[in-house]
Amino acid sequence: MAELLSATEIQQMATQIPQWSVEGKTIKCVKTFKGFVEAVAFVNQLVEPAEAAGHHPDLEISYNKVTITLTTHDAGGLTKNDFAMAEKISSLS
Ligand SMILES: C[C@H](O)[C@H](O)[C@H]1CNC2=NC(N)=NC(=O)C2=N1
Repeated sequence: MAELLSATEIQQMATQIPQWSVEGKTIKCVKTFKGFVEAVAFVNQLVEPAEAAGHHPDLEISYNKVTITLTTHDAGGLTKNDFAMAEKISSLS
């Protein structure tokens, strides 16, 4: 299992993913789309990388907005796996 990052490591790594904010033991990003169809299509794009990594975002769709939340449930906080997945997600669409 990946190790929890220190607060300093989290701050450093967060600078690499400007669209994301650190919220407690998670990192979050809200993406806005034209409508619901585009929002769902984006969520579908996350399936393959999440399955490949064995690391799955928590997702909320609200019409044309997708809130993506990453944390490592197994470790009880943020690990490098969350930042790797955030970078991967930011590179999509
Ligand atoms: C056994 C299985 O690989 C684990 O439960 C994985 C699955 N996907 C996961 N995804 C995320 N985001 N955090 C986890 O801790 C996690 N654990």
